[in-house]
Amino acid sequence: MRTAYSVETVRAAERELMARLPEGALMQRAAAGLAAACAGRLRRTRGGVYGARVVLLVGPGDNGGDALYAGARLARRGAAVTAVPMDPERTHPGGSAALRAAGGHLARAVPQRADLVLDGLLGIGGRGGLRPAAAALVERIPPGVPVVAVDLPSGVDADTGEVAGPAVTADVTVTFGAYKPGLLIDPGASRAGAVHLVDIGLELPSPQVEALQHADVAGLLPEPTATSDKYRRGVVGIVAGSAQYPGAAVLAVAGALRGGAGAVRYVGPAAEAVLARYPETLIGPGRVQAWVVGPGLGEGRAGEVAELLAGDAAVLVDADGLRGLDAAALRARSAPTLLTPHAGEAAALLGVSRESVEAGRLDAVRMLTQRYGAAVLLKGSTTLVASGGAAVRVNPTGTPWLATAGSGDVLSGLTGSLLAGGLSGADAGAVGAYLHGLAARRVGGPLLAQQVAEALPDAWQDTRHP
Ligand SMILES: NC(=O)C1=CN([C@@H]2O[C@H](COP(=O)(O)OP(=O)(O)OC[C@H]3O[C@@H](n4cnc5c(N)ncnc54)[C@H](OP(=O)(O)O)[C@@H]3O)[C@@H](O)[C@H]2O)[C@@H](O)CC1
Ligand SMILES: [K+]
Repeated sequence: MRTAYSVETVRAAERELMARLPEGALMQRAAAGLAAACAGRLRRTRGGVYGARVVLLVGPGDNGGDALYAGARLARRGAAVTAVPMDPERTHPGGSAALRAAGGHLARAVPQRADLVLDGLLGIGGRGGLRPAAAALVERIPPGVPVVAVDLPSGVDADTGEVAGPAVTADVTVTFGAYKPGLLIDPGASRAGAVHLVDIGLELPSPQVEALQHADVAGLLPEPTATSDKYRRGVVGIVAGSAQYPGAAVLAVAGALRGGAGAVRYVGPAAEAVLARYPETLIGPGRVQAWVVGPGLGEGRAGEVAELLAGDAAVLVDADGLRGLDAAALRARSAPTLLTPHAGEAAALLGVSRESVEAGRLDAVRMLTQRYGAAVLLKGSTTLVASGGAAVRVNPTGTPWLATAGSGDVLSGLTGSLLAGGLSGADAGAVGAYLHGLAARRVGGPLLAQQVAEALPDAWQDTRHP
């Protein structure tokens, strides 16, 4: 499990540790880890540190201090290091002195010839969009030169991943003590590049955000045993498709058949299309452990959604099923409920604009789970899963190719199948998104939703081999 902590949590752990250590010790740990990561990068790109031209963008706080001390370490190994302060009057004094003593120097303009740029403008102390002095330096980063962000890319909100205005786009982010949520959630995540964690000895309580990894998923997947028959493995019911959208039913069934349930039942007007493709499907009403309702339903079917929500099986509500949901009816349920909106559907459920959901995905998913009293999977460039007050799960396996017609239908079928297998709403959502992303990565390039469904069994097996 990869875990991420809010700024408040990191600051508290930092205070507690600092009280037990000599002054400056934590910054030295951070700088040592940062310099080692930069040296590793320079070794790979140009064979070594000696003679490398390294530019430091230095902000007024400790983030700048980290960059300066790391720069001093690189200068002692023969790099030509130039630091460009954002505000020459407010630059970490100890760090500047260390850099000068190691042979580095300070400049006012960003040199355009460089082998590596360190972004030490702002770390966890950054607030709101970059001020003009910081934005001007970011604009002057020479194109094509690798950028290492110190703790997090400047301009990215550490707690939420929000980006207001200009921000650094890094190749590598060297982060200290703990991952920050903004490094795992878009738009911040796509600014961070490869994230490298330096352990500085912080002791941390439970996380605010977490990301499953192969072993976690393998541990949650329902596996049949010698004694399980198809009914014990769970039956998932799919209420999807319409005369206008029969394909959604076929794709939801395609996902459901690969989610480990013992049987898939289909209820709706697209039975012929479903059977033609998947003769193993049961047709018509009957007992299930979990329902998936919504993909391709079209208009005027809210009654079917309400009826399933009034029952005692687990329910996953997706797409058209999400229209006009009754929060009170959802809150009254005792069986697991999972909502799987994309940003537009989430915006409608919250009564806000789509843009505000896209910009603040973490807040949006937390508000949805609170308002509707259900687990919520918010689809998008980084899919998030929230349930009650538990840590929000970020899916690490997505690919931009998944933004394709029908891919959400496969996801809802797959995830419903996991619900039928006995997973909680949050676990089914996180595991479903993980396998779906992994399957899409296996397919690669421009993909069809159908191919994602077909790659699911291999993705399932992949999680057993970390
Ligand atoms: N936590 C740990 O365990 C450890 C943390 N360490 C390091 O400390 C870093 C945190 O340092 P920090 O607290 O000094 O804050 P930092 O990020 O340098 O920025 C604050 C400065 O930026 C300014 N400023 C704010 N917003 C701005 C904006 N939008 N645009 C422009 N300016 C803006 C703000 O100005 P002010 O608001 O005061 O006018 C203030 O001067 C952390 O990320 C990590 O690198 C490690 O050394 C050791 C272990
Ligand atoms: K930074």
